[in-house]
This record gives sequence, structure tokens and C-alpha cells, in this order.
Amino acid sequence: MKFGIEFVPQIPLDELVRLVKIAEDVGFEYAWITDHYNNKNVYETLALIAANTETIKMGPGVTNPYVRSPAISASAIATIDEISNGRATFGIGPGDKATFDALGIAWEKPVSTIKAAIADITTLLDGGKTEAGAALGGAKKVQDAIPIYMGAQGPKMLETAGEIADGVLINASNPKDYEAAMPMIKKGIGDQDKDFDVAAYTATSIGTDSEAAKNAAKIVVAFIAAGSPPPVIARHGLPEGFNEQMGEFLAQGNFGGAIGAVTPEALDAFSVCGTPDEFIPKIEALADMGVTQYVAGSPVGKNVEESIKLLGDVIASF
Ligand SMILES: C[C@H](OP(=O)(O)OC[C@@H](O)[C@@H](O)[C@@H](O)Cn1c2nc(=O)[nH]c(=O)c-2cc2ccc(O)cc21)C(=O)N[C@@H](CCC(=O)N[C@@H](CCC(=O)O)C(=O)O)C(=O)O
Repeated sequence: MKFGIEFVPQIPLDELVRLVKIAEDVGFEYAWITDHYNNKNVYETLALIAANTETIKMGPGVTNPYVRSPAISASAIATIDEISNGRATFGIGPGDKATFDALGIAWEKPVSTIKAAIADITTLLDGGKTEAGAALGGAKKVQDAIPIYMGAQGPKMLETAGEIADGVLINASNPKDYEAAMPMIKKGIGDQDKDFDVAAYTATSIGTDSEAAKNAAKIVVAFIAAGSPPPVIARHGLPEGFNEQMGEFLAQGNFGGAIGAVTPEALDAFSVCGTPDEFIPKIEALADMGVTQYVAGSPVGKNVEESIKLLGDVIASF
């Protein structure tokens, strides 16, 4: 099992880099940085990580093909690969509707848009020219190929990830999600002979106090639930409309209401939380479903530094 960790670049960047270095020291292999226009810039954050770490790989987890053209993304990730001496990885997903509404960007044909973007980014990183005539000059990757991961949850997006990517980052924390996802991923992989990394991009909250760790996960679970399509809500046996209910609370800014409505079943559906001893069987259950990378997603825990070190103990037992 590989281990990754997600950081949302909204804390002071010197603190974020300090935490990434601790994660690197305790055995994490990947640092994934989220990309939302209203947070700090993903690539400047990645550049700081690249310049201040030795072994951990780093990349957007995940960017999207709408806010930057493929050529800008290719140049950015090639530059991160140069700064990190070949440790860049690249995560791209369809983005989320709230972002594009706020930016006045039409969110159209996400599957074909991602396919076209990944094709162009691959061409550019390989030194080629796109149909539109773009070609990279100064920014050149160090690695033979920068691994491309897709952020995906829907059936078509999962199949597309299997078909064209090196891995998938699935915003899901429960074995049922991977049981459902694997057939679509395998359908996309088809008879390709390639390594494929199935990364469980979970909402993680670990601590020595189980209840406190679970409470720290609730607000993140509310956001994930709100962004989950109805089939995912049904899969976990949650009440129909639970996603809309969460969405309404969050849209009103009623975070207390959202947190209060997160049930133990919703916590189990959309997060991995508790003490280190509670974590190991949960990660093993994900591995049994084909997960090959566990990504500790926000909030990681009440005290992030302490939680990263506790996760180091969990990593040591795999
Ligand atoms: C678009 C959506 O795909 P989805 O994979 O479910 O999207 C949900 C999330 O993955 C998506 O919002 C991500 O960008 C969210 N996301 C992040 N989104 C961000 O904006 N920033 C982040 O940092 C971020 C991190 C992240 C990490 C992991 C992860 O799994 C997701 C993450 C969907 O509805 N897909 C369906 C329908 C696809 C569709 O639209 N099909 C149409 C069009 C087909 C075409 O496009 O050609 C059709 O069939 O007609 C499907 O996959 O079946």
C-alpha cells in the first residue's frame, strides 16, 4: 500500500511545507495539493514543496481542464518536475460546478474535455505540438513520463480514468465505493498492460481520542456528501436527498446544522476516522477492494502535525 496526503493550500505556506516535510519523514510517498480558485495557487504551493523536500512526490490533487488551458497545465507541471528533480505527478478531474458557476465558466462535456486535455498535456510533455500549434519550449519534464491521475467518481469518468490515465484519485472512503468502481476502471483499462494506481482519496481524521477524531471529520463529510451524486448516496443506505440536505445547509452557511446532521452511517460512508488501531482494519478493507494508495485527505485530524505522526505509525505497520 502506498500512502499519500492531501493539503488544501489555505494555511500559511511555510506551515504547509513544514507539514509536508514531516509527512515525508514519516513515510508518505505523495503530497496532493487541491486546486480551487479561492485558495492559494496550487502550482506556487507545489513549487515550494518541490524546492524544500527530497523524496516525496507532489502534484495537483486535482486540477481541472477548464480554468487553465492544457498548455498552461503542461508547462506548470513540467516546471514542478524540474524543481523537484523528477518527483512531479499530475492529478486532473472535471472540477466542481460551484467553482465554475462562480467563475462564469460553462461546465460542458466533462468527459470529452478531460480526454482532450490529457491528450494535449501528454503531447506537450513529450515535446510534441498540439493540433492548435502549441509546443513547450523552456519547461521540460525530468522524468520519462509524469504520471497522470484522474479525479473521478462517476461511472464514465472512472472508465475514462482506466482507459487513459496511470491512476485514479477517488474521493471516497468506504470499501463499497471501490467495489462499485473497480469494474468500471477495469473496463476502461481493458487489455492494456499497465500499472494502475487506485488511490482512495479519503476524508481522514485520526487521533488518540476516537470521538474527537470523528467530530473533526464531520464538516468535510458534509461537503463530500453534498457533492455526491444520488447513486452514491443510495449505495451507502443514506436517506434519499441527504446530499441535497447537506448542500442546503452549506449553501446557507449553516455549518452547525450540517455537522449536526452527519450521522455515524454518513461518517462511515464518507470518511476514515478514529484511533490508529481503528485505522488499520479500515485501510486493509480498502486494500481488499483493490485500493493501492491510501490518501489521507482533509481534515487529517484535530491536530494535523500529531495526526501525520500517528499516520506514520499506521504506515509503518503496512
Ligand atoms: C462530471 C462528473 O464526474 P465525477 O467524476 O463524478 O466528478 C466528481 C468529482 O470527481 C469532480 O468534481 C472532481 O473535480 C472533484 N475533485 C476536486 N475538484 C476540484 O475542483 N478541486 C480539487 O482539488 C478536487 C480534488 C479532488 C480529489 C479527488 C477526487 O476524486 C475529486 C476531486 C459526472 O457527473 N460524471 C458522470 C457523467 C459524465 C458526463 O457528464 N457525461 C456526459 C458528457 C460526456 C462527455 O463529456 O463527452 C454524457 O454522458 O453525456 C459520469 O462519470 O458518469
